[in-house]
Amino acid sequence: MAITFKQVNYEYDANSMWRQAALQGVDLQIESGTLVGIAGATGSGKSTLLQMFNGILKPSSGSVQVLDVTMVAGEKSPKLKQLRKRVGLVFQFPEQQLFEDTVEKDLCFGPMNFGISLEEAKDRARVAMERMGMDLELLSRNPFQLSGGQMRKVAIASVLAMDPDILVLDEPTATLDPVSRAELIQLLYRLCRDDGRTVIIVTHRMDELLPFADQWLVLHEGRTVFQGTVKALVEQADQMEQYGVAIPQSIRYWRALSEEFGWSNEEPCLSAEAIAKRIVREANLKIAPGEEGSL
Ligand SMILES: Nc1ncnc2c1ncn2[C@@H]1O[C@H](COP(=O)(O)OP(=O)(O)OP(=O)(O)O)[C@@H](O)[C@H]1O
Repeated sequence: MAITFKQVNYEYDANSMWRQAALQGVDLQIESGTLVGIAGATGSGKSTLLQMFNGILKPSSGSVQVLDVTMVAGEKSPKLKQLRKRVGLVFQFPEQQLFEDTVEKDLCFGPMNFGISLEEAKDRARVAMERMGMDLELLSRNPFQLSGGQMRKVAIASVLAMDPDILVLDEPTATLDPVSRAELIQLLYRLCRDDGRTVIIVTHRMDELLPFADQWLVLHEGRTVFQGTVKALVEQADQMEQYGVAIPQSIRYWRALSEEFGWSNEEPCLSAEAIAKRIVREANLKIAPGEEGSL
């Protein structure tokens, strides 16, 4: 298991009159090499949860195990430097993460901080840029003169340059245009499927991640109110609205169709293309061999 939470509570300002419970009795398990979506209304505890994945925040009670590190409330904190190398966090606003005057320096900063030579750090910077589908010419540019989408990708590349086992992203597609959003989700999917990394994405746009996520977590008022596969999420979709999470359009389409055609036991098709193909199959249209892909 990449991550296991047992009965985790977290309170901000725990010792003051402004104490604020942000996570309450959270139990969760995330398997290595999976892509996980985290949803929940604003203030439900998503960002707090993310910050526990690499020990920025430690549990007020309960235990958090991430890779081979276990943090138990009330016990001496384990060494977190290695964990921070293996768990890369990408914040919602990339400008919070970039600070050097060239992209290359920003990408080299993390690896060199962990003792890697300048030469190897530059190699890693190039590989990470290529992995994000970015032009290597951007390496010499000032990151603050890039577009929002480019900055977002550079922020992700700066974390990738550390070669993390777990990549955690807080609303990575916020503020991007629809084409860039779809492209970024594909890139993140490949980082999971091709590289075997665990990729955890907080999103308010469940639709765009539904066809790719292996598992979903839904938070409500600091508690995990759902953890399971997309199929289970589809079955329990009606409950999501009471947690302030709108039922994604693709789930609505799929549920309407499966009700109509009695597909309730099937694995849901949740991209527009997959739904269209399933309808065509149902309608028993004759498709010439080799032409399925053009649908
Ligand atoms: N630094 C802080 N100090 C005190 N309370 C905080 C702090 N950060 C968050 N909180 C509180 O903790 C709770 C959970 O906040 P959190 O930011 O984790 O939610 P979220 O689901 O990420 O919200 P959003 O979708 O708006 O980013 C909220 O009640 C919030 O007001």
